[in-house]
Amino acid sequence: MKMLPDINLRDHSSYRIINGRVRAQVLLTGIELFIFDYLRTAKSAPEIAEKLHSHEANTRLSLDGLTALGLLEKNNGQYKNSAEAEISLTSNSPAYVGEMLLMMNNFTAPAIKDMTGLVKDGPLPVQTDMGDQSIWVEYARTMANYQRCGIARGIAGIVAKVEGFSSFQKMLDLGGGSGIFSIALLAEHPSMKGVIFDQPAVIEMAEEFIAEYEMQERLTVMGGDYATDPLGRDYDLIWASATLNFVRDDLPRMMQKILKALKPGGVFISFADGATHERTRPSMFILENLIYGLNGTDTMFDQGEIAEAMREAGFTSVVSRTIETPMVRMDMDIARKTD
Ligand SMILES: C[S@@+](CC[C@H](N)C(=O)[O-])C[C@H]1O[C@@H](n2cnc3c(N)ncnc32)[C@H](O)[C@@H]1O
Repeated sequence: MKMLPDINLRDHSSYRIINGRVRAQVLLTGIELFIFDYLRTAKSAPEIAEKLHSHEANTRLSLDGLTALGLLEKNNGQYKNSAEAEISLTSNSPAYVGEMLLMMNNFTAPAIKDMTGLVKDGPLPVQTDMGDQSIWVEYARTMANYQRCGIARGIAGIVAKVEGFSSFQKMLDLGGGSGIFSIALLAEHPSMKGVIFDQPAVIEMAEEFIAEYEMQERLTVMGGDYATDPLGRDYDLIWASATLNFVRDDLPRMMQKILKALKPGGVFISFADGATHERTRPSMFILENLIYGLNGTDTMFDQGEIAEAMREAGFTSVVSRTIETPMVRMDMDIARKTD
């Protein structure tokens, strides 16, 4: 008789990982069908199927799946949004992230579909053009809901504690996207003015957020390429969130440009990814960056890389800290120009 192998695997992480595919798709289907909009009040599967004109038994399976994910609650056959889904997955909520998740899914889909091919053969000859401004308009618009309800105010609270903040007069938000961080930073200050610098198409969209938060008097925009165009001058604060990646190859020159644009005693704050453990952690960043990397644009920073570039550029008192955001762990590097 042949004995069974003497191996007792207690934890099958590979099974959990592959199950993640189903989890993601169940959520995406819920978003695509706007299921969460219907479940602000409790409803049965037949009621939802009638509203969606969908297949009743499969609608029930989908609702059970969303319940298994913790996004719905089910009691006596009645389904209702969980507290988190009510806030972040109903489409008229200011914190709605459904569009952001769909965008992320669309962006990652081609590389996910043929990852084996990309690993074997390298990046495709025709790739997503990361310089295409429309990508960044969509990115900024869909990320804004997450930022304004997840992270912007918390980060602004941290920046407001930087020495001298209360006397700052002018800030620059480099690659500022929607401008939500600028809006949050200015809200922490009674009079500081701000400039959002981004690509021209993105800036147009940022103006909508500036108007929504009635910041027209204090927040203006500059459209262009920050690598080649002038940034303006005499800033007390330059804030750069998730953007220096685009000039990673040219960091020393960009640092000099930022240094020059600051007043003496001014502060430059970078908020960016920072890979550790030989570029294998934090796992969320590593896996997100993998998609860009497979397409030939691996721009992820190593932890400490930006702080080092700040020191080399001549900034004094560089202080770094790590911040857990609702999505991913980020590094904040705070550098001061000599008085
Ligand atoms: C990942 S997004 C981050 C946006 C925003 N700072 C945030 O934290 O949500 C990067 C931004 O940098 C902008 N960007 C990248 N390279 C740029 C360049 N050379 N000149 C101007 N903006 C640039 C993009 O248009 C995009 O809005």
